Amino acid sequence: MVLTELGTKIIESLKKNQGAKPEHYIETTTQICKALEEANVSTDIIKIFKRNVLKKSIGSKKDTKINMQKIVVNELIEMLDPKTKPAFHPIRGRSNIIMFVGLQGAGKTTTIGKYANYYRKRGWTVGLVCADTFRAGAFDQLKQNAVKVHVPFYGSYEEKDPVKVASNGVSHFKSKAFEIIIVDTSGRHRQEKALFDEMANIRKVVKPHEIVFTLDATIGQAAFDQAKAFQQEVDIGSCVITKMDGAQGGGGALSAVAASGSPISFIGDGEKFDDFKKFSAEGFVSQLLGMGDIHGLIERFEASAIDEKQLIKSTTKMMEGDFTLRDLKTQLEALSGMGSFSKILEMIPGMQEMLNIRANPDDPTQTVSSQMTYKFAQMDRVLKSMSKPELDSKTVFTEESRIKRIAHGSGIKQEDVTQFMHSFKAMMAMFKKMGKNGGLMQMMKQMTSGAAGGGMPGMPKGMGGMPGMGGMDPAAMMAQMQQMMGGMGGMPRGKGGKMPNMAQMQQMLASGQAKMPKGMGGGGGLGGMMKMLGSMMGGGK
Ligand SMILES: Nc1nc2c(ncn2[C@@H]2O[C@H](COP(=O)(O)OP(=O)(O)OP(=O)(O)O)[C@@H](O)[C@H]2O)c(=O)[nH]1
Repeated sequence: MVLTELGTKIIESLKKNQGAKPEHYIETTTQICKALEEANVSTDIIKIFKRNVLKKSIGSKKDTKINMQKIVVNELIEMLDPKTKPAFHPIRGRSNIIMFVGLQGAGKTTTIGKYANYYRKRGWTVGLVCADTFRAGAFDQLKQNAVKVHVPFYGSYEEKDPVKVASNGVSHFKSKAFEIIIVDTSGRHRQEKALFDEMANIRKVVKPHEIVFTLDATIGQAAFDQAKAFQQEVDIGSCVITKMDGAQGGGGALSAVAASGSPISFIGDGEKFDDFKKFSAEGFVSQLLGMGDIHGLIERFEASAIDEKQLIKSTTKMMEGDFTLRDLKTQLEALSGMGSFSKILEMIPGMQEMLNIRANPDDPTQTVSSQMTYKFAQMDRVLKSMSKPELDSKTVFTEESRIKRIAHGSGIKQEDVTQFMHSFKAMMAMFKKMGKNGGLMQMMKQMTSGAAGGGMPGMPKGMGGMPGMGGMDPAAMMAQMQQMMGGMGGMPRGKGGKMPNMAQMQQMLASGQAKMPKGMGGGGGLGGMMKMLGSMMGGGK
């Protein structure tokens, strides 16, 4: 079972059994354990989870108001937390040497590209050294990755001794005072003496500050033995678990590594260089259960090359109902600078359930998420094809000649560009109207103030409200929602192509109590805005 399915099953079990009798707790726990089993989590780990959940629910005599959700969330975190945090943190002003090890095909070279990208975006100088002389084409692959993430590389086509290449490469970047020097080592198909000897020899020479073990999530529970073996042989500092996107064994691998006690520094969840995030058990469980990962979102926001002043200005203008297409463009650029669009959306508290809603009843691959990603890319192209005066215009233009030119430049159908302009016009009018009543900010505040006391009671700080369980006033919210969506085509459709019901609508709007960072327009800001922007290019295509 893939992780998104696991998350959905746990949410369903929690929602279904909201009773307070022991049989309810037992039923919920049994259902969740079954889902964990299907997600390849080992029976020993599940046994511990079950024992703890039941002890804290039916076994608790002191607590009269049992909060099953809180117990389950805490136990999931406990299950996925290796209890040891990665000890290594790069230090500014010195050359931090990081050596990557792992079996062949685990995703090491790709992960090195992601790791380099992660630190480069945060202002570090990064250099890559290819000491994998074993696999033909390894140097070329590393070179390609280095070029894509804009960092220099070092390697040799002639030198076959990996120890020499590693040593020369590290000296090369050290002499230039690079802050992060990453050494790629070769993999083997299985754990074997030759592999460990080679790693030990490279290690002796380059003296790394950190050894990162790259591990493939698809191996599931076998991750336990692999992590232990590498820990013993090369004394790894932390693990990166790759291929967590859709991996059948993802749950098994993650829980197994946690059980092995190896610290997990990052997880890779896609083939793109931005599909990489710092691991925290809290953030992971939060996102698994559709509650977003606000810390991860803030981290991405801070690392992106966003012109914060410009973003604050455009957000303020939007909130006040006085904005142009350029402001919209600024908002979209801010989003795309944060990485893969669908991954960003998933991190926003309260968004996930809405994102998983089917956008087209006949096509299971078309979800609100895939549709929004597609529409945002279209919107981006339309905006990029506009002239400066068009972007700064205070009035919305719909002249055929302009629309034709923009359609041609963006490769988007003329009727879609027209629809975009009409939607933008409606949006402007609506924001203006709202501006008189305190603006979007005021509305967002009203909409989320109820949720602040609601959400999932007792959730760890930073974890947004459980969709559909918030304490908003549904009637007021529905009225606001209808007002907002009036005139804007493409309202996401629920199953069977129907309008979402009240519960779904609530899920769509619940933005949790988590505070957005500066520039994201706290109290719903960017998250709320994105929900609305998502409807601008029209619906189900
Ligand atoms: N879906 C997905 N694919 C990934 C991820 N990380 C790596 N891959 C893919 O996994 C495959 C193997 O990755 P490599 O980086 O070549 O593996 P490697 O461990 O360097 O291989 P060796 O150099 O032979 O040891 C490639 O097709 C990558 O695109 C991930 O997080 N998600």
